[in-house]
Amino acid sequence: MTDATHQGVIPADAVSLADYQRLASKRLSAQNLAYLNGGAGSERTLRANTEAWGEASLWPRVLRKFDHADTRTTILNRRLASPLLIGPTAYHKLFHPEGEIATATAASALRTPYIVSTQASTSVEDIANQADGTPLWFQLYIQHDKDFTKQLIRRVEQAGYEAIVLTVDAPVHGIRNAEQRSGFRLSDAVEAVNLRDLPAPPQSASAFDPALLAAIPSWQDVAWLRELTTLPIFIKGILHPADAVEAIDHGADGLIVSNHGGRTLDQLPATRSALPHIVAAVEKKVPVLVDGGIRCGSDVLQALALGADAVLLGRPILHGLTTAGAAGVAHVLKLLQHELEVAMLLTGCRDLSEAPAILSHSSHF
Ligand SMILES: Cc1cc2nc3c(=O)[nH]c(=O)nc-3n(C[C@H](O)[C@H](O)[C@H](O)COP(=O)(O)O)c2cc1C
Ligand SMILES: CC(C)CC(=O)C(=O)O
Repeated sequence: MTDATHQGVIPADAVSLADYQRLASKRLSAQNLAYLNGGAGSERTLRANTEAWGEASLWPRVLRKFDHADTRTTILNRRLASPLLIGPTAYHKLFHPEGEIATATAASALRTPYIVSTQASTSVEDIANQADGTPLWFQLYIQHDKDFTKQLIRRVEQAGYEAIVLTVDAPVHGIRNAEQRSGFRLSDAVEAVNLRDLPAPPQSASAFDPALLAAIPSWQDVAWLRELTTLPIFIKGILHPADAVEAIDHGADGLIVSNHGGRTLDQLPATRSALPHIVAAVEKKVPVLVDGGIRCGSDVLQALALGADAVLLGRPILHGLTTAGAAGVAHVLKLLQHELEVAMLLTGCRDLSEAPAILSHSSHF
């Protein structure tokens, strides 16, 4: 459970995503905060994610005629008013008593697609009931028991989820020193309820027992999943261009460039650095999404300028949830949407197709 009262009131000094991070850190225990904000090792990749977006300059065009900044994007024929998605994060009840229900309420209020984690602390059906027709995608960690995984897919299909996001970058838990130092352990009151009936994994003395290693997902499992469902499949956790090509060859309908928010292996590239290589390798065959360190509207605009079709938000959603429940999540999304529109107006981008120009200037310059 959370460590503070949650009034659902937006604090007057919450005017940016950084404010929500600050406010959330006042409300959580040291353990839950380390789980939320922490990264792998000494957190070089975690820092690089945010810093890399800040390194580029945006080259503005002025005096353009605008009627509005058009933030619409299309992903697999689904028209979205904005390129913002709620990324998958586990255990929302650690951060607010209403957990994923509060997140789904905010998603629904703003019609923002929400990618629900396998490790959600609320059932996929209850989340779908709350989402009220807002696009829900299901993030899948393939489980060691394939029949169980199949039943989970059937449940989300039945509940109306529109896509599967297969996370492939965390076959083992990263070594998160901040989390270890804090002594984080999952509270007994918070559970991955959608995995409740999962049979116990093979017993082993070591995490690297061959039986466990054999259960780690591979390209064969991607092929298995492709056969299992007709829902679109996004592969999350692609950093290498060769894997991007292989994913498309295996039937992926979309890719998510991600280093898991710097939570797996320290020294992975910042996603801002990986994104252009993936975009080049994909040759517009499938949509490319990106996450990691996106904290303001100009970060979003820059990701779109580099060829992403949309971005996912991880920690900022949980900062909003911790601070003010559904209202906090909705406010985080609104702030970012407003910042994106201001960044577009101030760089002369009338719609997102004009974004690439902000990263280059003419040879006459
Ligand atoms: C507390 C927390 C839990 C997460 N849980 C999941 C998860 O269950 N599945 C998953 O694919 N990614 C998970 N992630 C990774 C996010 O989906 C995302 O890749 C990352 O947080 C993006 O970076 P950002 O937090 O800088 O926006 C988690 C991240 C955090 C911070
Ligand atoms: C329960 C974890 C596997 C969720 C996760 O992906 C994370 O904490 O980064």
